[in-house]
Amino acid sequence: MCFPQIILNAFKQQKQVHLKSSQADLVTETDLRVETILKSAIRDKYPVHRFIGEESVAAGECVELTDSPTWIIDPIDGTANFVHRFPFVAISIAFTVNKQVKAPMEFGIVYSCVEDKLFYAQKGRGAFLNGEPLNASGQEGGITCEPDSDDDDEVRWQGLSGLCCIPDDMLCVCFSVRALGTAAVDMCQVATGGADAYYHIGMHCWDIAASSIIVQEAGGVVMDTDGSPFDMMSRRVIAASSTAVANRISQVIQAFPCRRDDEDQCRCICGGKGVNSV
Ligand SMILES: O=P([O-])([O-])O[C@@H]1[C@H](O)[C@H](O)[C@@H](O)[C@H](O)[C@H]1O
Ligand SMILES: [Mg+2]
Ligand SMILES: [Mg+2]
Repeated sequence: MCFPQIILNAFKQQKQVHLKSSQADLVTETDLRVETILKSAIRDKYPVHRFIGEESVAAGECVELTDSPTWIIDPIDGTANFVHRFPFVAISIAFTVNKQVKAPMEFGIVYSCVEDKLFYAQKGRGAFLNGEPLNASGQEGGITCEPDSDDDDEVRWQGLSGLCCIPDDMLCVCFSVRALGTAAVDMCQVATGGADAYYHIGMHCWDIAASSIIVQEAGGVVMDTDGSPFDMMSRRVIAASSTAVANRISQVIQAFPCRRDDEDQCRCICGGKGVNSV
């Protein structure tokens, strides 16, 4: 059975849910299974390639980007959606070489499983959704963003308040806010022109690496929330339909500190904080 079908079949069924760093940071047997299948299929073809996979990192692997070709994998982006059967769950895969942390990397793929939408982009070759070219809107108005599932309550609260109480200053660039519960798919909305911007502090490189290429190749812009160049390890991102929109958002965002993904990240949280059936 192919791995999107594994996700779709499991979507409707009861799941054993393990907590990782917090009540909002979840993993299921399907996350683990999909990551294992993906890694072993890639390893069969490319034995020397390296991986940064969300669930392998949770099990203790380091987030270490070297010059070697590296696959950055989120086997299910939107695990909380998956657990609650909210129909936005995606597989996110990015490929980078030579320690490239800035977009565009080599290529990125985001497959939104329930919607059956395949977003993909390759460096210098444009971005596509189910074969049709993608174009960012070039406008300002609709924003997607996410409250965070970080282990730090302060970070989570900052993200939530950012979502619920858009600061007055932000109203000049925003008339509506959406959150789909998957950073990868939220960000791809900027590539489709369905949203004009996305911002997030506290997510991880596997959540946004693939969609950062897709946004750029669709003519959009990615940058750090402080206005500096995008760095997928910084855990801060603005994706926008134009540089002007990205700059305006970076000026009003309340930034807060986040430990980088590649800093001291060999952390085993296997065993987690508990298990539930949902
Ligand atoms: O854990 P996961 O479901 O792969 O990914 C999460 C989703 O992208 C969510 O939208 C975002 O708010 C979190 O920061 C991510 O951790
Ligand atoms: Mg994710
Ligand atoms: Mg995930």
